[in-house]
Amino acid sequence: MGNILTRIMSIFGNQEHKVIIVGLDNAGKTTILYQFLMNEVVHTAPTIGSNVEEIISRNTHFLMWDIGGQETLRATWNSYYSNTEFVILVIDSTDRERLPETREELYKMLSHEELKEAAILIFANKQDVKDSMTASEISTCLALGAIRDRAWHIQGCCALTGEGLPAGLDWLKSRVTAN
Ligand SMILES: Nc1nc2c(ncn2[C@@H]2O[C@H](COP(=O)(O)OP(=O)(O)OP(=O)(O)O)[C@@H](O)[C@H]2O)c(=O)[nH]1
Ligand SMILES: [Mg+2]
Repeated sequence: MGNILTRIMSIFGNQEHKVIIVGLDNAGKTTILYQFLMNEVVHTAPTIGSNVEEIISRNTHFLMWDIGGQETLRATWNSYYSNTEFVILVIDSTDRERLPETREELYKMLSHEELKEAAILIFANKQDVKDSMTASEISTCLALGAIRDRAWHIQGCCALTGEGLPAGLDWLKSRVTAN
């Protein structure tokens, strides 16, 4: 019954696609979520737990979970993994020092059984800051070229102006259509 309902809903284009937004603390995850929702910069505090919002772009519905990225909270990320279609990994492109830490978290996630079907969008955020790392530098450091078992895409962005976010959303939508 659930299956039939899902198929009918997909015909009408309003099937909901689950997305989780992860990344280290201060990367800009919550800022991105509310830019998607309201096209505005909201004042944020470090997220404890999560925020969830429905983002509708034309006919495509995404349920986006923004999860707190502080070290002590990362152990809870896996409780959000089930039925996830897309992972958005947000990176603070000014934080060179902690890129290896992000890389560790990335590969830990990719090896998780519940995420084996999930496609991954990487946002190289804070491109407005002078001397921030480019998307291509980040791609090299994270060894993204070695990921061959799933679709992935890296997109530079600035959550304060919203630049780059629509392009990221378009990529998610292209994957929905591809599936
Ligand atoms: N310059 C600049 N600052 C940004 C950008 N995006 C977010 N910030 C700032 O970065 C800080 C952290 O943003 P949040 O969205 O709260 O970060 P978070 O990833 O949700 O952090 P946690 O909830 O602790 O995991 C805030 O002061 C934001 O205003 C950006 O593109 N450029
Ligand atoms: Mg947050």
